[in-house]
Amino acid sequence: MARSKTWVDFPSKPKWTPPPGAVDAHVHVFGPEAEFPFSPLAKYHPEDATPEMLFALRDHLGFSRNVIVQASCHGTDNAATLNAIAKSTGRARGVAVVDPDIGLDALKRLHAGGIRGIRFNFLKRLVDNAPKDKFIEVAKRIAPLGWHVVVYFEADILEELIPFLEAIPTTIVVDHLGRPDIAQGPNGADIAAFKALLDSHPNIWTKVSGPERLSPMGPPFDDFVEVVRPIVERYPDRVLWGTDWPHPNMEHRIPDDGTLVDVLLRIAVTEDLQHKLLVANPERLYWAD
Ligand SMILES: O=C(O)/C=C(\CC(=O)C(=O)O)C(=O)O
Repeated sequence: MARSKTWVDFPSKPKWTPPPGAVDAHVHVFGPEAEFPFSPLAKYHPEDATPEMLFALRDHLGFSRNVIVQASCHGTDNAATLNAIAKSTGRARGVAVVDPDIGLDALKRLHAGGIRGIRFNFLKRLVDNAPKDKFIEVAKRIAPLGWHVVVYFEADILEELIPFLEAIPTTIVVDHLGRPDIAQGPNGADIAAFKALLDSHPNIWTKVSGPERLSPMGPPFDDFVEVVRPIVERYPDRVLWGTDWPHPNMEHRIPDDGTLVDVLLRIAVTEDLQHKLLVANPERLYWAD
C-alpha cells in the first residue's frame, strides 16, 4: 500500500487566539513507522506524523494541550500514542483502542501512561469487526478507573446503536457528531435524531469537529456552522473540539488547520462557550487527576 500524506506542511496562522489552557481534543500520531510499525490489519498506510510535528502544530495554532486518539492504523498496540503522550511533558492525554479482553493491570499501565478513555470504531472502511458484547464488557471494566468511551459511527447506524450505547455505564463521547448529512440543514433528520439522543442521555457528549469531512460546501464551512452552532449552545457542557490532524484518509480535501481553528469562533460565539468547549470540558474528562 502506498503511503499517504493527509496534512499541509504550513497551515495558516488562525485569526484569533484560543484561551489559555485550550485543548485540541482530537488528534492522532502515526508512527514513526521504524519505531512503531502499523497494524497488519490497517486499512491505510500513512506517512509518519510524529509527536514533534504534532507539538509544533499545537504551538503554531495557539493551543496548550492535546488529546491523542489511537488511530485504527495502529490497531490495539497503543505504543505510538503512549510515546507521544510521554514526550508531551504533561501536555497530552490519550484515548486507547484495546483488545476487549484486556486485564486490569494492563489498563492501569495505560492510565499511568496518560490514557483516560477507550475508543470503539464502527466504520466498516476502518475496522473488520466491532463486537458490541465485548465492547460493553470492557466498558464496564474501565468505568471504575473514571475513564470514558469514545464512539465513532455514521448517522445511518445511530438508531440500531442505541441499545448498545445505553449499556455503556460511563460518559460517552461521539466523534464528529455521529457524522450526520450536513446538507440536510440544522433541522434535518440526521441532526434531529442526534439531538434526540443527546436530549435523552445526559451522559452522551460529542466532538463538534470535522467540518472538512462533513461539509459539502467546503471552506469557510458555512453549512457546518449553521448546523453546529446550535449544538454548542444547546449542550455547552458536553462538547469537545479537535482539529483531527493529521486528517487520516483525507487525501482529496486536505484542510488548512488554521482555517479549522477559525471555524471555532463561529460555532462557539461567546468567551464562556469557547472556554467550556476548549478548556473546562476537556479538563473534566482528561485532566481530572
Ligand atoms: O480520526 C478520524 O477522525 C477519522 C478517521 C480515521 C480514524 O478514525 C482511525 O483511523 O481510527 C477516518 O474517518 O478515516
